[in-house]
Amino acid sequence: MENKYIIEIENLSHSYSKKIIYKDLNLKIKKGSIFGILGKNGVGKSTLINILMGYIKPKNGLCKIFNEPSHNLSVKAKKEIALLHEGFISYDFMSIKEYEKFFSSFYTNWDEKIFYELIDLMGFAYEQKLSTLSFGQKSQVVLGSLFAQNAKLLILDDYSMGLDAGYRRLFIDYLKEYIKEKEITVLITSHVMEDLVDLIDDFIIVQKGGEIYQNKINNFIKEFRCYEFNNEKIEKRLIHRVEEYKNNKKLYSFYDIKNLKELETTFEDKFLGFVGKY
Ligand SMILES: Nc1ncnc2c1ncn2[C@@H]1O[C@H](COP(=O)(O)OP(=O)(O)OP(=O)(O)O)[C@@H](O)[C@H]1O
Repeated sequence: MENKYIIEIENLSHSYSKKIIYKDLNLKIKKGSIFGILGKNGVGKSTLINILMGYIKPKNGLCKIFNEPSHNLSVKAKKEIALLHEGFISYDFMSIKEYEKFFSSFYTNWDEKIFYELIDLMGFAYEQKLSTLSFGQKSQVVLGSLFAQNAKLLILDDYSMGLDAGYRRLFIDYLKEYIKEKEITVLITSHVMEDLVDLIDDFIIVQKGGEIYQNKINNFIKEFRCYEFNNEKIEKRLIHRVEEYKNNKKLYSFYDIKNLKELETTFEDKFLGFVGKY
């Protein structure tokens, strides 16, 4: 029977010397899903991607992509993964055209139309050297090359780095259309919550010390509420977090608390209410 999961993580534990990053994480990501890995700076999102790609050996546990162990992915499997890594290497000495040609040679399903579609949207000349592009513009060229790979798994680790609001929007809009047309699974990390709201289906929030929260985004938005709080007597088990700022208190909870006034919140408010701002 065909495996419906593209990524399987079993009993994963990892730490850097005494700092625990993951403890006994079990996670399965379904084919076709758009999955978010969320969390504050430094909790371990990139570490998880590095483990999945086989770049870091975890202290314990097993990760599989396309049914193959991460630490031993076949060339065929690697070709089906398009990875945007934080701090990608750019090929400054190449022109856009040379860059496209160079990368096309590695990927069997490469579609140059897709690459140039994005380049055209940005209005770059194909002969322009990457060294003459700004960091954000270079990021767009790299993102174009990821789409052109026509991979089965797209991993985007902090795609928004260096992109201004317009380029970010362009990228997210393009990604949404791309996903609709392809049979692709996407694993995405981002600090821009607004981009994720109508993009991802399921997500995890990674917290310090390896605590993991997992839910469907729609359920989280429905279930996790924010209330005005004036020290009313509330059962402890109903409280997720109380936040105080200049004598204003907010209470976050997964429960419907009738005697408190619910406040309107965005996904970002809820995320911050869940993890805490600082
Ligand atoms: N090779 C390493 N040796 C020691 N500590 C490391 C190493 N790599 C990462 N860390 C630490 O592990 C933690 C997780 O790092 P990681 O880069 O995975 O976080 P992240 O969630 O991706 O952060 P960000 O959102 O800032 O990109 C950080 O505290 C980092 O300093």
